[in-house]
Amino acid sequence: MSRVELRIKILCMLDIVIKSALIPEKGILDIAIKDGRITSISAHVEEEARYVIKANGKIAMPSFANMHTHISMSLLRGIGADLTLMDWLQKVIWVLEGEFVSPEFVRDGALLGIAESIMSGTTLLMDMYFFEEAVAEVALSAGVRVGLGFGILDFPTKVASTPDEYIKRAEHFIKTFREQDLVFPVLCPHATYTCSPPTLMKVKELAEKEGVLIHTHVAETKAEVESVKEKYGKPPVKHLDALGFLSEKVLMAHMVWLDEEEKSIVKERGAKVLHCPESNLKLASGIAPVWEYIKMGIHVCLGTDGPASNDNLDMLEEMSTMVKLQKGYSLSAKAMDARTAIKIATLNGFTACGIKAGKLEEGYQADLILIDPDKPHLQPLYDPLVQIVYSAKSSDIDTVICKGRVLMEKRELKTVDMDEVRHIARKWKDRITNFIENLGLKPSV
Ligand SMILES: CSC[C@H]1O[C@@H](n2cnc3c(O)ncnc32)[C@H](O)[C@@H]1O
Ligand SMILES: [Zn+2]
Repeated sequence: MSRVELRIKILCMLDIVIKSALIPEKGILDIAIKDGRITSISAHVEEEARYVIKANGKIAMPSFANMHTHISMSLLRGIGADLTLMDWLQKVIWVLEGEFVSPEFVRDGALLGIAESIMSGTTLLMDMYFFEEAVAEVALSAGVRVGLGFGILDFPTKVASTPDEYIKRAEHFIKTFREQDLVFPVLCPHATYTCSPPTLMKVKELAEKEGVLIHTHVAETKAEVESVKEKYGKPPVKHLDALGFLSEKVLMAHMVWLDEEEKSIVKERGAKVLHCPESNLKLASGIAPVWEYIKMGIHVCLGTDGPASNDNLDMLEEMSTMVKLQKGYSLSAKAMDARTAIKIATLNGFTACGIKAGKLEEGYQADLILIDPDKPHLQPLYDPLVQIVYSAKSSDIDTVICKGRVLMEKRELKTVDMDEVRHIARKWKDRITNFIENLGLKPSV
């Protein structure tokens, strides 16, 4: 073979072939991956590949899209338990953020949170926080997709003093990260109770000018709804709609307390719901009626919320909680089946971000995981999709691939140094423990 022929052969080679994966409802098949995409799924891929993964009957499915989080809050995990949202934010979290949030905190928290996310099968995170350049840096080196937005508030923090200053930072962030491969900027006004109408409208204008998504918190607690009604004469969704804020580009986290008219408004405007059941339970906020939303045709995605209100980033667990809550809440065993739950946790998130991933089909992005079914709690394996939702644990996830890059194989992280992650967790535990002891907020160890 001449050198030219050899070069052509190498150029034409597949990047990865996954051999003998169990694809639910399709059977045992090979998956071919090139240039970040699935190029074929067939009984036997003949072409040569640079890298071969022998799946040996492991279950292949799309990776998860965690559509609402504050990833760097992993460093605050376990602090401030047993409080409702406003007490948790005002008495604990905002005090700690005021003391500790910095580019170093955000970067370190992102590394810890992204390690946990990869190990639990997530390849897309929609994040809202401060100093998001630091999250972008970690995400790019770890190889995960992130939608990132600087939180915008009306009150001053270490990051900015006025809403205009926050918006300027957010605009600069959009301009810096627009062309990045795995990172896409979004705009994040925190909520209707922390952003005035003029702030919200400036965000909306900027989002339209820059063509980016808006990601915000809406109708999380009954108390929030009452306070917004008192201030603006309308509950949060009606208030946003009256401002002309809502569109299909708006992603709204929580959406627990909506009246009937508000549900129809969300459907009409095409705004999307980011459901965070475990955080809503832990903060005693309530249960969002997402099965009803889905039946109305509202686009529902799933998120964990920050790891300090959940207290993990485990999307398998979140999915299982979501399904059981909807059945229990509606007193109907037919409410939300396992297949719909998986679609909400995977495809719906990617679609909301305009990413063609979330399905194992030719032409889709190669964002996928392999689950090891050779565990007592997954045997006998009759219906993989049902058993993924009701029986699987994130420690069963063996392999994670994002955009055709292997991020974990045989549970070994390929892009994140776990020793560094452990060191980071210890370093921040020491720093934060001193501070919370003085505040009388010591977690019960
Ligand atoms: C402005 S950056 C994000 C801001 O949101 C805070 N936060 C974390 N979890 C929640 C939640 O469930 N509802 C409202 N706000 C939340 C976080 O601590 C940051 O300050
Ligand atoms: Zn949140």
